[in-house]
Amino acid sequence: MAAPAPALPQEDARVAAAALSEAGDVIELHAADGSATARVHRLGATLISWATASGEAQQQTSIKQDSGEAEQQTLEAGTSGEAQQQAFQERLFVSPLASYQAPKAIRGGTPVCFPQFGQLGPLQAQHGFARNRVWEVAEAGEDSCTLTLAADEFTLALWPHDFRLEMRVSLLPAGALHQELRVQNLGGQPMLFTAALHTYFAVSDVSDASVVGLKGCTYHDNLSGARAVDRGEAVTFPGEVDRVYMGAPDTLKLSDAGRNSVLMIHKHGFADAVVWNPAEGKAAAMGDLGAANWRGFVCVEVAQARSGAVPLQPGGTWAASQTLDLAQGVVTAATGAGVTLVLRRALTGTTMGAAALGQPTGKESAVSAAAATSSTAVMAAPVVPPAPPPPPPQPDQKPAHDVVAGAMARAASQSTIHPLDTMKVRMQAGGGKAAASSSGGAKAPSGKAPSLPPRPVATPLERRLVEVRGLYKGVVGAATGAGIIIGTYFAFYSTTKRFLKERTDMSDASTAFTAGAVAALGSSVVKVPLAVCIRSVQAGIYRNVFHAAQSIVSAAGVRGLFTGFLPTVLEDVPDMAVKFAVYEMMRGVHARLRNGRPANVAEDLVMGGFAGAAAAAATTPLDVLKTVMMCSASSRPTIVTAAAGIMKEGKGLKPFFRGVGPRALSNGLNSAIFFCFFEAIRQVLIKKQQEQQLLQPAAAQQKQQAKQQAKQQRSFAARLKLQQQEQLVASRRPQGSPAACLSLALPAPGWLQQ
Ligand SMILES: O=P(O)(O)OC[C@H]1O[C@@H](O)[C@H](O)[C@@H](O)[C@@H]1O
Repeated sequence: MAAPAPALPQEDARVAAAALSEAGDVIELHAADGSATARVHRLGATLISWATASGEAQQQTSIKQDSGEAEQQTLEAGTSGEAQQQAFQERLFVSPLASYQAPKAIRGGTPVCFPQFGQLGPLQAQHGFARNRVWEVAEAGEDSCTLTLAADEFTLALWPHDFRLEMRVSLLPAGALHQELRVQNLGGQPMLFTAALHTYFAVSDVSDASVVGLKGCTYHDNLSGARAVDRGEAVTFPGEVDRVYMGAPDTLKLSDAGRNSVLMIHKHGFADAVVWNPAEGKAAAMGDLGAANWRGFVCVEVAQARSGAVPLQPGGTWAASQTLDLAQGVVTAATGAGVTLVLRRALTGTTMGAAALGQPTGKESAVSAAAATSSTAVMAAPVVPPAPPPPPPQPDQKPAHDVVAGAMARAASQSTIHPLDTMKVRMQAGGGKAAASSSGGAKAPSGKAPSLPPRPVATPLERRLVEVRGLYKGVVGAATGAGIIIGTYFAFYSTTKRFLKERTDMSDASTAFTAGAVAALGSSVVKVPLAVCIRSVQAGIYRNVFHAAQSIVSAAGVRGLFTGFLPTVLEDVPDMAVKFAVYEMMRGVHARLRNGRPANVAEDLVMGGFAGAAAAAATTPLDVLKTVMMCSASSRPTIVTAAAGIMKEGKGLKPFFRGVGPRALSNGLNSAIFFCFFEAIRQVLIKKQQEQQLLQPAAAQQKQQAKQQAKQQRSFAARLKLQQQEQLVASRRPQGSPAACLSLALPAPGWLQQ
């Protein structure tokens, strides 16, 4: 019994456009283990879709093999079409404006460039003609197909060679994909060609994408015409990029910080790699791309281009291929009596009970097997088996990321909302001053008048300026303090969260709630003394935080700095627990609704703002108590005396909600801005970490390959020279078409000499 075919993703314009094309033009493939789907269009043998099962929904897929029969069960995602659809993520980009009608090539997917790449050949047509021709379907199976293109009148008029091209596309286990291009020379003449698989990879945003593995490699810059050695750790896309890397390593990584994914590109037999994105200007000028779509892709093309054309003897075959593979999850295979269990673990997913992490994976062997098929190439460069994928980048691996991102984000958000915060503190401290007068009220040590008497002001404008400046009073101390406090908070939060994730089966929201509470408790040891000083400065009692600390300690001892510890803890524990639980819960809902797409700035603002405002409103009474206590720290009031003081006002519970408006607004804003900064900074740090992780294996591999490539290039040059001599001899003989004789008798063109 064949594995049930998962539904293909339907969201793309490409599907609608492809459906409009002639019936039978699109071949659909389904991986036997349900891990991927693909579509191949006959126009240019272009792979127009490769969608892989995404982590969380596909966390457990068991493939039961029983006497040759395969039965697939998706345990977590359910079996509804909708769930299946959502579980797949498209990896290729096809422009919504793409045409699917020959002779136009499809703008996207993986068109085949042959018999020349770019202008590296005798043809006028950029990238040759293979991408503009409709190929024949030689074989179409469940998870693989073969398309062919043969010379005909049209091609012979452009290029006087009898050839046969074969493109085989296969879906491998664990979502990997293999594409092999085979070229046969059926004519009596040697032929020279350049070629490429021009893959458009879908990325969340081009600014989040980087190609790793090309450091130290020489490239030809198509924009300037110059050659240079790439010294960068990764190729990024700040603007237009168009480079041909000669003798590129056989494994490259395309990292997408937005999707949190790393795609492995293993090439076999292709010497070069091309990296291209047109940026807005050029994209706008391309009718089938348009100004709006260039951010959604990055082209990484495996190519035989500037390293030298391939010389192919009559009767000879050349083959080269690429294997695309995701390094996003950990795939572990355990083989037992007729049962293969594949456990896929998403980046942030929970640990699967039976997963024996670190064992050889089915995925590796599948990739190696695919690579091995390429070694049948007659004149292909030696095949280097792809390196096993590096361990997946773990965003939670470094709590330091959260600490740094949290501290920076909080400092930024605190400075933004500081004036509102000052207003709130003044409302609460002012009201409480009268009320709490029995316990000292808001005053300086020893009941002295505030040390900063208001300066007399002359004009209304000056008065207004002084007021505004007053609202920013203590902003530097507050921002720094807030940064330190939240940094400490995140040190506790991340460590607790990681501990809970590793040791328990708690849901994300419960984990966030518990970790939030533990972190609030732990960080209050740093937070309370800082808050005592900062709030007193905001209330106008002291000049700055140092002055506050010194005065409070000399008046009430170190314990004075811990005034309000209890209400702080009482307030913060529920506040932080609620805030983080609400935030994580909203992110979970967002991820489900948006099919895993990362939240944009506006969505982060809304989610962060809502979480902050809800938590703030619920905990305002404790905040009122805390402010009253902290602003009379020198007389060391207790929570009871502070509450009694407020009750003495005779207004019932109303004073306990003093400042609820500015507080909800200020905390909501603070939280919104904070989570925005936090997510952005964390993404940058994770991206850096991913690049670091990826570079380690790449560097070692690159060294080993450098030798091989030098050797390969020398042999290419020798073969090319021999080929040119043979062609010269052949051109003197009156055979072949007149065009062929003429072209071979002319001096070798520039592209051939490179
Ligand atoms: O527009 P075309 O012919 O599909 O080419 C797209 C790009 O393809 C890349 O391979 C080339 O390096 C670029 O120079 C070129 O612009």
